[in-house]
Amino acid sequence: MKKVFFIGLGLIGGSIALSIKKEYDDYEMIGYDIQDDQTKMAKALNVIDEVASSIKEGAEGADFIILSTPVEQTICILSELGKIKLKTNAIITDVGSTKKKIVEHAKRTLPNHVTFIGGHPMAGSHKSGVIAAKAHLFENAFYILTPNENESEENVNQLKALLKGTKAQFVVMNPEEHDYITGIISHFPHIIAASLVHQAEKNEDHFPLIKRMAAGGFRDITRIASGNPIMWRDILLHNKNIISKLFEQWIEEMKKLQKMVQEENGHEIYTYFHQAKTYRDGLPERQKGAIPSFYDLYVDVPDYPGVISEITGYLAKENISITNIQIIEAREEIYGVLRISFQSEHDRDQANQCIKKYTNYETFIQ
Ligand SMILES: NC(=O)c1ccc[n+]([C@@H]2O[C@H](COP(=O)([O-])OP(=O)(O)OC[C@H]3O[C@@H](n4cnc5c(N)ncnc54)[C@H](O)[C@@H]3O)[C@@H](O)[C@H]2O)c1
Ligand SMILES: O=C(O)C(=O)C[C@]1(C(=O)O)C=C[C@@H](O)C=C1
Repeated sequence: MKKVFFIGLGLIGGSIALSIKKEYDDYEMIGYDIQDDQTKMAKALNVIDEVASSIKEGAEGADFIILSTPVEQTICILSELGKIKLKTNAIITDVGSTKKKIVEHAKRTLPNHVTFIGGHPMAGSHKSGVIAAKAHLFENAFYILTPNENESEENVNQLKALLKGTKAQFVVMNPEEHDYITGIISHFPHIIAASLVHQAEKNEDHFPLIKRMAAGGFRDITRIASGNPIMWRDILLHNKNIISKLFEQWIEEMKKLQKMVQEENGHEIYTYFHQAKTYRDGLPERQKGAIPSFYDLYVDVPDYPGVISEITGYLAKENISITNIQIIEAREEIYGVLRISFQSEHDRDQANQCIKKYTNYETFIQ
């Protein structure tokens, strides 16, 4: 029986554990977390089979070790693993959002009789903790692997086989390329999201209604500002050099935009937004790829208690399952808009017909 040891039982570690358990019900899943409540919750939710009282206890004899902690903690844990008697040919991986520093540290600290392959599932959430973990979190997402250049294909394939239950698409790249790409599409956007929230907060004294009036656009672009501050602190510190370059690019971009607006250059402003729309609309949102493929239906509902259970009741009646439901525009005194997400276009279309059948609520497909 294969023994898999998870260090860090949060959103990502828990989701990977659930996907492995779904694929291999005979694997022994051991977990360790510095937060006892996370460990207890992981055991209670059957995310893991057994709890290790220490990293040493869990790591000795493990065939696979998955580090699912904030990236600076991953560095510390690699140092600790380097001092432990690990099973020959054990495969160790991490899930960190940065790769270069982690891969380099693993090379320096781990013994030659084990294999380290950097990993990074390119999906997640602004939520944290094992309570938010889902087995299908990574479905259709890219899962980046950064094996050393001389790593055997057999070891890479063994890790891919272990992670098969994630249903992600594996992509092998070098750590430097990974850190640049993720710097652009993940790390820097998180900086912008947080800065927009700070901008709103700074202006609240003059405009107290700011918080209540924050609607779909602001909420959408700042969702990721609700991410885990420890995680994002570590990511920025690990990817400092690339993020510093992106800051320079961003400052130049903002100066260019500021000039357009100050000069009231309508043509350039229009072109700027038009080109952005074209690029954004071209993202592979509906196929397999970086953004999990889910399908949204928007329902304009009256804002009264029980309207959500009314809608979900109709969908349940017709056995239509949903993956997520959110109120995205709670407009004062008038109506709210439900955004209901589905795993497939078929489910969404079925739901659309169902809601039209039982209600007169207006529905929209974006
Ligand atoms: N959240 C995302 O969307 C996302 C996506 C892909 C990758 N990641 C990466 O995954 C990693 C984990 O992120 P998460 O979202 O699961 O965070 P999380 O906060 O949900 O879980 C992290 C867990 O690690 C535990 N932990 C911290 N230090 C530890 C230590 N020294 N020993 C044992 N456990 C320790 C914490 O108690 C926590 O339970 C991070 O490196 C992050 O960059 C996150
Ligand atoms: O979906 C989110 O909220 C995320 O922030 C996930 C997200 C990202 O898209 O930036 C965050 C960090 C990861 O390393 C990978 C994915």
